[in-house]
Amino acid sequence: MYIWFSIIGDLFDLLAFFFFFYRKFFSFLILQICLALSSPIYLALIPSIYSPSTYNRVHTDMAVQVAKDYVDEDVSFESLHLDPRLIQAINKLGYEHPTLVQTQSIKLSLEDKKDIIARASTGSGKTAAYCIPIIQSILTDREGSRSSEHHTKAIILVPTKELSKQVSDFLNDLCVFCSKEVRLLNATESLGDDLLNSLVDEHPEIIISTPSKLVSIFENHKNLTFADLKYFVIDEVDLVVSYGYNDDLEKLSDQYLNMKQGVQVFMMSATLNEDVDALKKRFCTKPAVLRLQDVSEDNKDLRQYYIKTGELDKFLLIYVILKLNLIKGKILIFVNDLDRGYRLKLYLQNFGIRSCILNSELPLNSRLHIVEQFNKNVYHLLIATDESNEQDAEDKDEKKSSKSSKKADYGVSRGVDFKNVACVLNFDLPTSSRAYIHRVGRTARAGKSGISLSFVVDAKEWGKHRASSLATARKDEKVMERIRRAQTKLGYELEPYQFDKAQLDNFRYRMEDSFRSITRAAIREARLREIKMELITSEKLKRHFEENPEDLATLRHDKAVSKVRSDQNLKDVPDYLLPKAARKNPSQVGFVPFNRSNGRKRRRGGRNGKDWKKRKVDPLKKFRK
Ligand SMILES: Nc1ncnc2c1ncn2[C@@H]1O[C@H](COP(=O)(O)OP(=O)(O)OP(=O)(O)O)[C@@H](O)[C@H]1O
Repeated sequence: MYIWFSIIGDLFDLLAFFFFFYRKFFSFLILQICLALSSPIYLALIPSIYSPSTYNRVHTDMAVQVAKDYVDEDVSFESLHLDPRLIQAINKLGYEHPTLVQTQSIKLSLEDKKDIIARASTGSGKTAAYCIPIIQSILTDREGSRSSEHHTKAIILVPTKELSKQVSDFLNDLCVFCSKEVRLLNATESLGDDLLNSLVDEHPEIIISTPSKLVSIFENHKNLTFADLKYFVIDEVDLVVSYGYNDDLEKLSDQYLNMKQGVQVFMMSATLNEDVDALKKRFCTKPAVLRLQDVSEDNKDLRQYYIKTGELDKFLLIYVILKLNLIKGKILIFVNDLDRGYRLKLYLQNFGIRSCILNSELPLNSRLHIVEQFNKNVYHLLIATDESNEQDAEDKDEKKSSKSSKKADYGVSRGVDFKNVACVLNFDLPTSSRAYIHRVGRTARAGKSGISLSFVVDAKEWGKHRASSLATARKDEKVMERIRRAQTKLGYELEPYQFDKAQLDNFRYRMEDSFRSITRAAIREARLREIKMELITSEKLKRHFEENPEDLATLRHDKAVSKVRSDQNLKDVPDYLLPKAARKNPSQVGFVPFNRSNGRKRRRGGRNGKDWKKRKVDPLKKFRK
């Protein structure tokens, strides 16, 4: 008995000894446990967004796969009897199964030869749904004929040059193993009339264009006929209508294209409106209408939140969200007009938060390059101006005619395949539920998860602070109601964003300080500077980049655009402003997506490495006129 007591006593002595000498280690361990337990206090600021489940859903799912709702797991691409070259290209893209809209559309097109009108969710793979059957049919025709001559078999119309480029890039990927058999022409590339005409004369199998460009090709090219045309596609069809392309489409159907000779038609969009009915009558014969938009209860990859707020408080919210790194991953912020975009960029710049601007004023090459770099994760924060001013059908009194809204309706982001966006943040609420669908559809694409967060201005608060006020925000509450109804129909629910407002007040004076420094003159200067910079980038360097594509990667669009009065102190968040739990470990707090927190830049290959040397070359300086 005595022996046992002495052994237990010795063990206690041993533990006490370890505890004494390693108390630093123990206190560190205890501190970590306490921090872990107390972290909800910090997360409580915005619990719903930062909840671990959301975080995991957004970030662990980076491989290409399609959501259960979209995917047709019972079907494989092989079972659709596609050409091996096409299957190989699809495998190379990493697609395992077709999505529902793809299965339906491929079968209806290839087997039933039906015209197809498809309304399917954003990011559900509508582009491949028409591209795959078109290529398949061209390859089948080629096999059946001994002639190696080329014939234009398909015309694809899209509303913007951006989308034209996106679709032709995608077609290029699909035709990588059959590029000799299927030639493509993106007619919206700036090629010059003569070159374009001669390329059209070579009868590429597929022509991608905007309606107006195609009309101008016909006008410059007398006697042009597409006698072998088999497919006619209008992608983002409701946008094509609202851009005022109706006259062009009328000319195409009445004067230039013989649609009655068995041309198969595809019309695709995530939203269809009554204007599309007229087009349906003009172009289609007994079309199959696919409506694949509803989402089942158990699989919602898009979670939608909103916050009711005042106009100035939007700036406070965004500052806290970004500075405290409350949303992980890439964020796409939408504002409603150009000046707002620059105001926000300059405002964030004051806090050391770098962002990139995407708007219709920038030259096309810059816009394409910005999207490309955002997709390659070069930028984490993109401020897109969505000038869409369309009204919902419910708002009939104020409904504008399609033509008059042509310019105002321009949105640089619609239909664009932004990759891996973790959050769409509606800094300004759109003016219609349709625009909302397209905006939030930039996240949770192709089976990935994502969240949307919308700032909704309280009607009582509107107009109280002139400098931060925005005309469209006056109707935010009304629009929100319509959005909610539309989303409920689709099976989604909009949840209020719960957080402790008192915590935000600590940051208020900093926000006001920074906001005051952004004058109208500063915004004007920033806007001019950016356009100037981007024009140089876009035009002068175009040829240079064609010859030296690797230089393109080193060109950034998120540089500071103006010297607003900027206080170095604003860039750091002092300890006392942080939630208590976060004070212990301030290095984890702060939105530092572009630079490392210690201020040192990441250098791949070391200081003397080749990579580093390459990166130092600024193509703007290297380039000579
Ligand atoms: N079968 C598939 N498997 C995996 N990923 C796919 C599949 N089909 C398409 N994708 C991917 O899904 C993404 C969205 O596709 P796409 O742009 O065609 O969607 P969409 O329905 O046209 O969207 P929007 O309405 O916003 O234009 C793309 O990145 C594409 O590569």
